[in-house]
Formats: sequence, C-alpha cells, structure tokens
Amino acid sequence: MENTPTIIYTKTDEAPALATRSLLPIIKSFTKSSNINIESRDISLAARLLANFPDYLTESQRVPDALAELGELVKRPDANIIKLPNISASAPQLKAAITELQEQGYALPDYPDEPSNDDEKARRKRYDKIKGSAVNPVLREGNSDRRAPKAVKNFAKMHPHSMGVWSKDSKTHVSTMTHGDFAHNEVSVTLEEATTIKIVHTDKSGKATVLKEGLSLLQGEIIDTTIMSKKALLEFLDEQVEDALDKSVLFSLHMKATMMKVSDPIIFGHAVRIFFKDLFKKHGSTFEKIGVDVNNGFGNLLEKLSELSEDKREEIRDDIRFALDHGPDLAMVNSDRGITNLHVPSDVIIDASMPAMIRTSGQMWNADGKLQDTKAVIPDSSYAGIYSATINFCKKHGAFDPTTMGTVPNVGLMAQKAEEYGSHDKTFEISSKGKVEVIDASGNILTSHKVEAGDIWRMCQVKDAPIQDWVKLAVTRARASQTPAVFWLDKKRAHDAELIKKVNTYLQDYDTSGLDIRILSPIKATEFTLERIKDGKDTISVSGNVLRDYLTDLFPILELGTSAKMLSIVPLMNGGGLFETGAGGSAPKHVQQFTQENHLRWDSLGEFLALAVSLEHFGNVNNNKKAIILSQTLDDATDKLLANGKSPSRKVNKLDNRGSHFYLSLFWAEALANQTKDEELKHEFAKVFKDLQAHEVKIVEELITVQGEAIDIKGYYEPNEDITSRAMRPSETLNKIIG
Ligand SMILES: NC(=O)C1=CN([C@@H]2O[C@H](COP(=O)(O)OP(=O)(O)OC[C@H]3O[C@@H](n4cnc5c(N)ncnc54)[C@H](OP(=O)(O)O)[C@@H]3O)[C@@H](O)[C@H]2O)C=CC1
Ligand SMILES: O=C(O)CCC(=O)C(=O)O
Ligand SMILES: [Mg+2]
Repeated sequence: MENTPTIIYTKTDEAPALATRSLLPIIKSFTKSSNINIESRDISLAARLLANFPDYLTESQRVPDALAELGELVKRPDANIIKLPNISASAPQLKAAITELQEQGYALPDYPDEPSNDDEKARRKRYDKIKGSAVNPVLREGNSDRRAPKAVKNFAKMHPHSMGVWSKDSKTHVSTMTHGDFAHNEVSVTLEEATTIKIVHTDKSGKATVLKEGLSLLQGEIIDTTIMSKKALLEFLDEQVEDALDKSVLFSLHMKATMMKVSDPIIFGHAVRIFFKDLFKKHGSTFEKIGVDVNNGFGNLLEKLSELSEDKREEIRDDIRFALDHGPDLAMVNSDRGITNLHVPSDVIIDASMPAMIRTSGQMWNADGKLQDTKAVIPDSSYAGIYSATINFCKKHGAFDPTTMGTVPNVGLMAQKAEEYGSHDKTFEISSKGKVEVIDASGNILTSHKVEAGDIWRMCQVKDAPIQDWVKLAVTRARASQTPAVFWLDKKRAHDAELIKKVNTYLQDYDTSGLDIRILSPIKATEFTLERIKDGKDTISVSGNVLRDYLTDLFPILELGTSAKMLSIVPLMNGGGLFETGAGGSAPKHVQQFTQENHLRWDSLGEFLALAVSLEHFGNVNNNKKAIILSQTLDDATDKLLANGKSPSRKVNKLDNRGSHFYLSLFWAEALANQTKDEELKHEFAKVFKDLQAHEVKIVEELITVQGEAIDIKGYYEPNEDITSRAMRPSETLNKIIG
C-alpha cells in the first residue's frame, strides 16, 4: 500500500458485506488493466473484536488491526477509501458477536457485565472501545458533503416511493424537555490560547476526584460542557408515560445510543425503569441480585429472568403483562415477535426512526401490528424541534410529494470528532452532589456546573481548523450548485453562539457575492427549508455534527425512500478522500430475508456512486486518465441501470442485489466500449460487453433460480467466507467472464 496508488474498499457487516462479495470481484476486474490497485480491509465488528484480543487467539487466528491502519491512512494525502456502513454495536450486539466467535473456536473472553477486579476492568475497557460507533469517528478526518445526485433525484421523481398520508387531526407529536436537559444547561467557551485541561468533580465535603486529565486543547477550539439533570429527566419521562396513556398514543423513545454510547444508554435505562415503574418498585431488589442492566434495554431484563426459579419467573412475567396491559401502548420494532421500542437500544436509532415514522403518516406499529399515532419522546431538546416542526408542517400541508419536492443536500461539521459525537470519553454519570469544573493549565476555571448524583455531565469540543474547512466547503457547494445555503445555528444556544462568531469571521475569507447564505435557528431553518422543498426548490443545510446525521436521513428518506442512495463524500483535511456509501445503516432485515430465501434486496447504488467519485479522485491525484474514464462510464452505467429498472426487487425470485451487479457490469462495459477517449479500454471492454450481452438471459436465470430456498451461511457476524462468497456469486457464466 505504501507505493502503489491504492483504493481501499472496506469489508463491513450484514447486508453491505454480503453485497461486497458480489460487487468487489467485478470492481477489481474492471479496474485491473488501468493500474489501479484495489485492496480490501476488514473493519467488520467480528474483525475488530479479533484484532483487539490477539493474546486470546492462536497465531493463525490473529488478524491485523485494519481500523487502526486506516485511522492513520486518513491523515495522509494519498488516502482513498470507500467506506461501507458497518455495525455500531450496542451491548447486546457486541455480546452476540462474542458468543458467535467463541462458538467458532475463538477463545475470546466473556464480556464482563460487572467487572469486579482489575483484569475484568481492563477487558471491559478493551471491549468498550469496540462498542457503539467506533469506526466512523476514527475515519472521519474531514467534514461531510452528502447529497442526492441529479440522476438519483430525477429517478425518484419519476418512480416515487410510497408516502403515508398525513391527517390534520393526527395526534402524533414530539415531547422534549423544557428545563434541566443538555440544551438548557450548556456553557460554551472559545479558547484564546492552547492549554491542557482537567475535569474535576468536587463533592459536598470538598473531596475532589479527577474525572479526566491531560486533555490538550488548541487555540481557537470551542468547548462546551453541560448536564442532563436526572431529577428533571425522571419527572419528564414520568409525565410522558402518563400523557401517552391519556392521549391513547404509542409511547416511543428515540435515541442515538450507538453514537452517544455513554449518555444515551443511561437515559434509555431511565426510560425503561419509568415505563415499568411498578414492576421495578416490586422486584427492584431481585433485578439487582441477578444483575439486570436495562441501560442495555428491557431485553436484558427478560434474558436475566432465566436465572430465577420458575415460580418467580412466572410471577414477574405476569407483572410485565399487567404493566403492558395497563400502561400506554408501546411502539413495536417487531410485533410478531413481541419486540418493543424499549427492548434493545440499537433497534430504534433516531436518525432513521423519526424519518421512517414521518414517512409513515406519523405512525408506528403497535402490539397488534397496526399503525397508530405516536408520542415521540426525545428527552434532550437541543434538536427535537426539527422533528416537531416537520410534523407540524405535515399536519398542515399533508405528506410531501416525492415527484415534485426539492432536495436538501448537507454540508456537515464532522472532522476530528466534532461536537457531541466526540463527547463520550468526556461523559460521566455523576456519583454524588457537588460540582464539576473544567480547569486549565494555569488553574483557571473554564466552566462549572452544580451536579447531583445521577446527573450526566459531558464536554464537547470542536477545533478551529475543521470549522474553517466546513465554512469553506459550504461556500464551495453553494457556489457549485447555485443553491441557497442555511447554517442551522441558534444564536440563543451557548455553543451555537460561539460557532456563529467564527462562521461570520470565516465567511469573509470568501467571495460570497451572488450567494444566498443565511444563519437560522434549527426550527426556523426547518420551516424555511420545508416551505421551499414543498415548492420544488433546493436548499443546502449547513449543520453541526448531530444535525448532519439527522438531516441526511430525514430528507433522503422523504425524497428518495432511503438514505442508501446518497452520495456521501468526506474530503479529508489533508487532501485524501473518504467516500462513504449512503448515509444509512446496514439493514439487518435484509440479511434475514437473504438467509430465509436467498434473495438480497440491498441496493448497492450508494456503492456505485461512491466508487465513481473515488475513481475520479484517484484519477486526478495520480494523473491516471483511465481512472477518470472508468469513473465517467460508471456514472453512465448507473444512470442506465436506474432508467432500465435494474435495481434489486424487494421480493424473492426476481432480480436481486447480485442481478443488479450483473447489469451494472453490462452497462459499464458497454459505456467503456462506446467511449472514444481510450482505445485500450475500448478494445478490452468491447469484448467483455459482447460476452455479457450474449449471455444475459443465462446469467439472469442462474442468478434467479438459486433463490427461494433458505441458505445457511454459518454465522451472522462472521459467516463462513467460502459459503458466503459462493452464495453471492452463483452464476458460473458471469464469474467466468468477470474472472
Ligand atoms: N454509516 C454507518 O456505518 C451506519 C451504520 N448504522 C448501523 O446500521 C444498523 C441498522 O441501522 P438502521 O438505523 O436500522 O437503518 P438502516 O438504514 O439499516 O435500514 C433502514 C431501512 O432502510 C432501507 N434501506 C437501508 N439501506 C438500504 C439499501 N442499501 N437498499 C435498500 N434498502 C435500504 C431498508 O428498508 P426495507 O427494510 O424496507 O427494505 C431498511 O430496513 C445499526 O447496526 C446501525 O448501528 C446506522 C447508520 C449509519
Ligand atoms: O456511526 C454510526 O453509528 C452512525 C453514523 C450515522 O448514522 C451517520 O453518519 O449518518
Ligand atoms: Mg445517520
């Protein structure tokens, strides 16, 4: 990798990793003659587990730490990485992956739920590094540019996805805190000079405990600290449970427990305990004895019941049934299997779950598998307003119309673990009443909060260089697309007020004449943007890290049906390129369908788009004209694929992911054969095209006849490579031509 210019194609998890087994051989084959080295790196959850525990494995079982390698690579100008979605594991997922690997003969240690000695604490620390969103923050050494390419947007306008109708009397609403939360307690400071800080908790008796020290901060960096008051949170949750019951709406909780891997599981746990208040009152001590930890969801409680006697278990099960019957209706993740919104913190992730609800008439599934109006509980009020504004808009104007609506590209501040999404190593559940202070190297107190036991204290940072880069990217995109750009910043919020000062300063570095650039609070920005998209007009959202995440699911899901069809570019600050595929997740439901009926409905459109921009970047950086031609012809092939309806079908016994990859090869080869800029490529691919075209019927038949039967790939997190790879490449005819 040191010398030959290389594109790294990541191997991840679940549906995208299945798709990779079919697509990557095609990509390698098409790029081989053009002096483009394509290598893959395994950053799946399973590989990350194995890479972090070499001391428990045999020599032959050990794997390199590919994530650490890529984490270094992204800081270099020659980085060119295609990053597919990967699992951000909640604790239950992490444990399931460990168990699976153990069963496959890897002697990984158990995950210590309650570490009691130094050994277990060290092990737990190693595992927690892998938990939650542990990949993206390492690779994102740049800000983010996410948008729907024109061809994709036009396709959605011509072939709209379904949209649930919105009624004016919908009872759906967002409930969020009005005091005591992160938003209301925030304090923000811009550092005048570089320093090193420590975070200190001092209790009522004056005893000081250092929570963190030696944290170096740069000049111009913005830091903010805040708390979520436990008392205010519990009162709020209690009121919402009551109110959901009164209003006969579903109770649903929307968090980001994967990214916010310290704070949000704690909040999740409080919600479970408040929802099942009487159950915990009656059985709390039993639950404690058997080590129930509902920060990992209500599912953890159900699992732990197996440790009780049958009588006790039945008694508790009855009480659970009573609670479910007499409490408000709970939103369901899977009503057939009785999986509620409170079962697993990674089942309902706010960026995708709120847009999915808005797309579905503001409704979620109830226990009978029917749609019902919902109370969406989003405790912290920092960003909840964008969803209530959207819901109010839909109540007033009805659902959006994908055939006419405009588009909302995003420029997101993300680099170097910006803002909330970099806060988990500076987030603490407070043990006792007192205060928490941030103290600089000279002993000055930068921020101070009074705290009570159980409050969640956190600190966020954002460095100056990423902010400058973000403002520049916003101006560049506004200019390139001639589209108004709105900075979603609230001058009344402490952090945003600091950021606004910098935005106003750095905007002066650019020629903004003729551009429409505004700064609006998130709620005003939502209203402004929604009015415009309703009328078919485009608006760039320029946002911080959390809104980047939320908005790049919200708008794509409304506009395109899924965020998987987005172009998602991360221009790395040192000149390299990170090309993410789509903006969504890894679609676990797709794996289920694949193993049940050997049909993979995953659409690799995000991968096609990412590969095209990666090849273009490669061509420019390495002065490789063939790479540019490959990029342009790939885009042509993608357009043709969409126009000819060769995307995967959702239903079995029709073209699936593998079939769509065949058509991509066919159209890509055709476009290469038809171009006139490079004779060698033309000659090579004229033959490939002829072969593929001649065998179209046979290949498609081979790809479809395998479907319909269950298939065992011997593992979920670490499926058997041979079996999976063969399953994803079932057409011998295609393999021969590609090979
Ligand atoms: N960048 C990353 O690495 C990210 C990873 N994640 C991880 O992904 C997992 C699941 O995330 P979740 O938030 O539930 O959402 P997903 O985006 O995986 O899925 C939501 C739904 O969107 C549709 N969808 C998504 N991608 C595609 C695609 N390529 N082709 C066709 N349809 C698609 C599917 O609808 P249908 O089922 O109707 O076909 C799917 O069920 C979690 O483990 C999460 O941690 C989440 C976000 C980003
Ligand atoms: O890293 C993750 O867990 C999720 C990332 C995500 O949702 C996004 O970047 O849009
Ligand atoms: Mg997201």
